[in-house]
Amino acid sequence: MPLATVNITREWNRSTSMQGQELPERIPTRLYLISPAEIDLDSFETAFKEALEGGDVACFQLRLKDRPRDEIVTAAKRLMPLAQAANVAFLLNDDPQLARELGADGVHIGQDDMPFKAAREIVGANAIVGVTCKNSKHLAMQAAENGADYVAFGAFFPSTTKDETTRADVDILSWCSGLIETPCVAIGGITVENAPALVKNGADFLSVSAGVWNYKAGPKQAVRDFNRMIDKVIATC
Ligand SMILES: Cc1ncc(COP(=O)(O)OP(=O)(O)O)c(N)n1
Ligand SMILES: Cc1ncsc1CCOP(=O)(O)O
Ligand SMILES: [Mg+2]
Repeated sequence: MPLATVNITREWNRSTSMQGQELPERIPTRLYLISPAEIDLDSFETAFKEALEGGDVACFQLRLKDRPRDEIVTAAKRLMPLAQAANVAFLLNDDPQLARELGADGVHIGQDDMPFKAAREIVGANAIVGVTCKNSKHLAMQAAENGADYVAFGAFFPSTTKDETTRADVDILSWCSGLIETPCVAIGGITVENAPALVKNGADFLSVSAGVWNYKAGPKQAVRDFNRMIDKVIATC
């Protein structure tokens, strides 16, 4: 099955100021949803459909942790068509080989997973490969030089989804967006309420799990409210 190609890129629109200097216009931050670590597939499918109806979503990552392979495969076969029909990139967490076998759009790998070059070899040049960089500029530079499609920083806030996290500061987002072309993803405890600082500091993507699936008004309203917040913040940048 061909890997659907959904670009995760940061292309700066250039507009020329009166003085003839180039002023980059900020491309709006986009949502990158992550599944809960464990799901009831029928009820999560409903929530996933609602989230997709709520507005713009760039990417979804299936992140079933320590679950049997057949459960991951069944979930992917149910959710991937929904994502790709909505032009949402479908990524698998941790497992490049399974991502390729499923025809996913890409894979996310952390520092304790398969090394980047081996993952890229498996999924190929057209797939999305994202890399966990925690709060490390070194890891981000290394991943960017290796050709990662995005670098992920976090956790920026306490997470109810992942226990062991390394806290990151928003400064790393402004450092990254000012220095390297590789898109940067912010992750960890992100909500509509605490996300403005991440958008202001240059996050290209907000990677969110509980902030959408546990949102008081439901996942559809969560996606709507995240996008309204992004539009409001970007308008002031
Ligand atoms: C977008 C994104 N960023 C970071 C992670 C964390 O990956 P990792 O460090 O490998 O930890 P696990 O998610 O595997 O527990 C991620 N999955 N996605
Ligand atoms: C996978 C991952 N990596 C750092 S925090 C996190 C969990 C993100 O979920 P939430 O948005 O619910 O904190
Ligand atoms: Mg991992």
